[in-house]
Amino acid sequence: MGNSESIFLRSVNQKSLEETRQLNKILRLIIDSSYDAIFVADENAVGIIMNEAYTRITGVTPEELIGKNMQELVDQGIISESVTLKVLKEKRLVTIVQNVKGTELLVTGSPIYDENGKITHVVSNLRDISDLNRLKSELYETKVLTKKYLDEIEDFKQKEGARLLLDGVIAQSKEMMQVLHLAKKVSQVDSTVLLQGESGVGKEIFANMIHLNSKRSDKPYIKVNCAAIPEKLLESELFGYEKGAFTGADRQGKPGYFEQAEGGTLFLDEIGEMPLDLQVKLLRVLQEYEVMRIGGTKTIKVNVRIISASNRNLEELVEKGEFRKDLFYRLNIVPIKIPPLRERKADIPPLAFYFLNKTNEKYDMNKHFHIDVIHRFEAYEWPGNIREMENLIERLVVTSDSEEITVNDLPGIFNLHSENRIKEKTLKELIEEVERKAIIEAMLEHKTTRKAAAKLGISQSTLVKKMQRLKIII
Ligand SMILES: Nc1ncnc2c1ncn2[C@@H]1O[C@H](COP(=O)(O)OP(=O)(O)OP(=O)(O)O)[C@@H](O)[C@H]1O
Repeated sequence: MGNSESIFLRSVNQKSLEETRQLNKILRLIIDSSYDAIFVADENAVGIIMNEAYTRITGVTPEELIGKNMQELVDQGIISESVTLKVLKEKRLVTIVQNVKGTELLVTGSPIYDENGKITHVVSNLRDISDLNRLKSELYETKVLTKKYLDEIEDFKQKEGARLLLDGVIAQSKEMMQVLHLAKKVSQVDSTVLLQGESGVGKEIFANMIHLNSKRSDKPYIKVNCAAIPEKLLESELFGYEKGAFTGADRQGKPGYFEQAEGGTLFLDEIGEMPLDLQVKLLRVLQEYEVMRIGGTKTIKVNVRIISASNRNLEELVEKGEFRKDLFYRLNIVPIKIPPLRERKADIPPLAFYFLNKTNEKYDMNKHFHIDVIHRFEAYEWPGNIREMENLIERLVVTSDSEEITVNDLPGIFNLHSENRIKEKTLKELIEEVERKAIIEAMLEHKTTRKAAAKLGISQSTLVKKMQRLKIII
């Protein structure tokens, strides 16, 4: 009987031991699976438990912490101050911002009491706030820029007529702020302006802005696309003709664009396409501000402000002899270069959301982007610039099957691995492009700068600096 009783007792003890072991294991798993760092010290401020997240976030190993008194760690400079010591001293829950090996952490220490009200342990919960701080400073920077941008745009919209045309001009990057600023300045004077930039960057929008904000805004604004009008016709369209000047001519004769724009602005788009012999005639007009209609005998004085634009590099055309140097200098009194979209990445998200809203409204839809789509947009080169983005977004909104537009809806060229025009780039551009792609991929996969930096084999601060330089916001 006694024997069977002791067997019974032993089995009960073994069972509770097994249960305790299981419970311990589960507790350990719970602590280790926490995304935030957890650290437990005893009543003497000696470290007894820490989880994996603690090492991941701070780089401090169990050897450095377990069995060590927190005062020792403060003295060694491993931690800036100890929440455990504060909790033990103040006998209450304490939250501090702690610096552990250079990482800023938000730490909350909670006391655990025994039945006599004595503290037996302090449990600390640590959260990495360097990302939060980076986001905060980026948000601040963006807010400042947005305010500046809004002010500039508001200034531009002062005139009633401008309001309609300029609603929906998106500019958030520093690069575009500078262009806006320059455009605003030149709109106040009559100087001849040459807008240069790749196709679809917004040259026409800037020409509109300059006219609408000038003293000439209530006078005619004539736009001429030099590439779209046949060579022969271009001359008569620009300078006009007298009656009977050529067969097919209007019987009454016709004033040209220069005369029609009297008092206002003439916008000569795609000026690089103008034939050389017409360039000579244009130069003559610009020297004297006098035109002579085709078939005419007398000159007519004109008061016109000239804005021209080209998506071809006019300096190169001059070197190749395809564009007259003297005309180039005449037109290039105030040069405004509009950077391509890939050089002002900060404009990509606001432009994308602007076009999304615009298309949703147009088709009475309610599509939205998965955030990765925006990241892919930021990594893409946009050879067709804003026009390409506008067209793509309209296509995506109209053709995507579900409410959410995802990376799977994007054309293959948006694949982060696609090679883009290697031959056309400098080594610096190529390196930056590879860096950008690697960083975006690492950030998309690992979510935090700490993990992404580890994956990329660089320090977190180097990664953050690179992200700032490359204007990557994830
Ligand atoms: N900052 C902007 N905000 C919103 N839309 C823009 C912006 N810049 C350009 N767009 C839009 O992108 C398209 C192309 O712009 P625009 O025609 O001004 O470019 P461009 O440089 O004159 O092109 P091209 O050289 O081919 O004539 C237009 O539909 C325009 O409304």
